[in-house]
Amino acid sequence: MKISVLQMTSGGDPAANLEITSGMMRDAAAQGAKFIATPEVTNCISLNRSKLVDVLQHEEEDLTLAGLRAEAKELGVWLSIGSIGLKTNAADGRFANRSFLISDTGDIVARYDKIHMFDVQVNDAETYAESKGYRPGNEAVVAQTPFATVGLTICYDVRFPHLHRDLAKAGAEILLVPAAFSTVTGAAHWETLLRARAIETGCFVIAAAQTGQHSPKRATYGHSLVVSPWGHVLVDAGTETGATVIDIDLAEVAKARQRIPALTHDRAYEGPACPTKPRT
Ligand SMILES: O=C(O)CNC(=O)[C@H](CS)NC(=O)CCC(=O)C(=O)O
Repeated sequence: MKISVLQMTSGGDPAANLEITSGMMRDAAAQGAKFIATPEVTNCISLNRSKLVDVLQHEEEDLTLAGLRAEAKELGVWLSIGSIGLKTNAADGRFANRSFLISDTGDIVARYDKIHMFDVQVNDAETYAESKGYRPGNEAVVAQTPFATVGLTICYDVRFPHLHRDLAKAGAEILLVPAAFSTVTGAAHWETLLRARAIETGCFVIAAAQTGQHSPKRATYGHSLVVSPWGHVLVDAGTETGATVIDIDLAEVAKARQRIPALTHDRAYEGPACPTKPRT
């Protein structure tokens, strides 16, 4: 089955980002892709909160969601919208960083709100405080497609192996890891984290990424990857924008798990408390 990861440099204007995303979807579909994945915050990357208040919309009115649903239907492809920044009705005014799985008829099959917030000082010059702007979700999500069961995650979630293990145990054969990784942590950790999640779970990992310079102060790592359940990097999109199409064989999931059945080898043990579920 042919799938595609779209790599983009989203800016602060959702309408412009939508046009670029739609064009890449048409390109991917023309190359035969039946499942297309977009990165985290496909609709808008802006460090400026007051700007986000101006441009982000509620899910019901969101132009990116409506436009990409229409595009998926038109092209007859399944679509993972890695995430869209959305307004919510939360009293604290925080946004949602929400991923959507869209069917080839344009219907919303699943939603997932990013659980783990990137509240991290990357180095002296670069600090992120995602939870100031975004309200974390607290529900893990797997969803059914005609070709595979998929587990939804977003970016920083990739550093929490228990979430991926839970998704795989719940039936996921594909883990979606849309991202906007920082350039510093991307170079140090990105590929290793994705390969580890694939190997541990025996899942394909499909990771569409933001890339390049979004604004004077914001850059992302790129390197959208598709990793096989055995841990091979099947494709690395480098740092350019565009659609990368690759054929994957979902039978590899069962083969990898047969060779290394670690997913079914858990043993109970006693000892220091080991949180396996998100803590507040
Ligand atoms: O704020 C936005 O515009 C969109 N959201 C993001 O870019 C998020 C939160 S700042 N980025 C990450 O999670 C990077 C994780 C990462 O780089 C790591 O785990 O090392």
